[in-house]
Amino acid sequence: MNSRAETHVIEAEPLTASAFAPYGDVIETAGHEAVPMNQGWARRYHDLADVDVTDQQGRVQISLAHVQAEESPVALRLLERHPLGSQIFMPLSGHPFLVVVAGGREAPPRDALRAFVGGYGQGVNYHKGIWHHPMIALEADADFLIVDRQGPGANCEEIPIPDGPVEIHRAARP
Ligand SMILES: NC(=O)N[C@@H](O)C(=O)O
Ligand code: NI
Repeated sequence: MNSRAETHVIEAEPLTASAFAPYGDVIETAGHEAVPMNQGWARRYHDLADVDVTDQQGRVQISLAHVQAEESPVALRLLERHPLGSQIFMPLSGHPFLVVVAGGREAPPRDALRAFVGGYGQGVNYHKGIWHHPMIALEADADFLIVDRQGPGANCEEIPIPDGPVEIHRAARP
């Protein structure tokens, strides 16, 4: 009798706006019209993410995080969500990163988890209440800009990985 649940393996998918739409926004220039600014010396890509942080007198907070790199396959540790606000992770380096998410209000079954590999120039905005794994840097330690909520109330719920161990595999790059 195998008393330990088998490891559930998830293949990471490329991060695209359409695939990630049920969980949040992808911050990137692809697919967006640029508008000229600064007398034509720059181009601006407007309004790329829904920053939703004002519930219960919340306000936006800007942070930086240094995240240690992890090797694939990545063993997941926990899930968390922020019921009072959205959360942006925008890499400040060019290295890939891994986001793991699940929809739904209750603790998701582990086969509802999805993993996405973000590339150069991409970031993510988790919508309010979306289950996610803490940010995972791939290939090299990386710095991220974080835009999320500061304010009263409990805004971080954590749960163990449901139903047993989960590993994220990153397909070999083409
Ligand atoms: N706690 C924190 O700032 N980060 C987490 O919420 C995370 O999603 O990595
Ligand atoms: Ni978070």
